[in-house]
Amino acid sequence: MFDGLRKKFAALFGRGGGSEEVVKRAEVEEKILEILLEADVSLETAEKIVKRMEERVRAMGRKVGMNDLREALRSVVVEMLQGARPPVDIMEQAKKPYVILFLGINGTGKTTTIGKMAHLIKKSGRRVVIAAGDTFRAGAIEQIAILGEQVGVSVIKHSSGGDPAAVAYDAIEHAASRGIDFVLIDSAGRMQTNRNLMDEMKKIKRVAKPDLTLLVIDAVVGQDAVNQARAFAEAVGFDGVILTKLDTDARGGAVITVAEEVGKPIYYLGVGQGMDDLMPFDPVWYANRIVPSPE
Ligand SMILES: Nc1nc2c(ncn2[C@@H]2O[C@H](COP(=O)(O)OP(=O)(O)OP(=O)(O)O)[C@@H](O)[C@H]2O)c(=O)[nH]1
Repeated sequence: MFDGLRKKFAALFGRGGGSEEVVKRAEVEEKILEILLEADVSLETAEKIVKRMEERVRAMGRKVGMNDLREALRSVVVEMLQGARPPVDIMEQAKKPYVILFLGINGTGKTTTIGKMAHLIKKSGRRVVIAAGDTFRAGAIEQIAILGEQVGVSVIKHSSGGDPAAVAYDAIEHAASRGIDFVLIDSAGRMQTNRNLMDEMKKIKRVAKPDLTLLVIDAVVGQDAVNQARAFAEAVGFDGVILTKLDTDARGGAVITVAEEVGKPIYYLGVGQGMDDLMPFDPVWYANRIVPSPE
């Protein structure tokens, strides 16, 4: 995971011996900038990282070695990502049912992520129901029904082509009447440019009045994540992001780009196709992963 960044930073900062040597700071910073850009971090964000690093090492008031630079980079990345920490712990919500709507363009992993979330909620000892709100794509209802079965969670569904807002409404009623803690609403993947589908989304939101709306973004798209987020923010609005497919994101910069440029919290990271492959967003874990300590 994040191999692009991880390997290059590991090579730059060396392995053990010699890393305390005084180095030409500007050269290392130039190289860091280059590595970040290759990982698909935007120029603006990459420059910001390097500038903050520079401020940090200057404040040390002495000549710096590779270890200092590595620690400065790591702490700047953590600091930058702290701003994207979720303000609420989804698992600790007292409101019943707590309704979460999932949005995103086609194939980002919404349906799979809902299966993973349902699994996580169930493992935490709380009850959850899924609304099969993707009535648009052939096979989507069946896909979510299979995932529901796999994780042992009920799925409320209508027939294909039905009104997704009605499915969401039924699922919320179902949960309310049975004291179920969470409702997870799937939705049809839509290109951010498709006005009709975006309008339909607004209707689901109006009817379901979700407590949290999460945009599911595929990390592999890199900087296009920012465009997708902007379009969804304008058309429908959302509260936070789930970044998926980090296990296949060779470049590794999407986490930084989304944290810095989307301006919404990142709730979870999808790290595989299995139902356990969802992890809470953790800036320290990510920074340690991309800027490894010498072996
Ligand atoms: N490697 C990997 N694959 C993932 C991850 N999340 C989802 N996928 C895969 O991505 C593909 C698309 O996932 P879906 O859940 O069907 O995507 P969707 O957003 O519901 O798709 P639409 O209904 O077309 O909008 C599937 O093959 C998933 O197994 C992840 O974190 N890692």
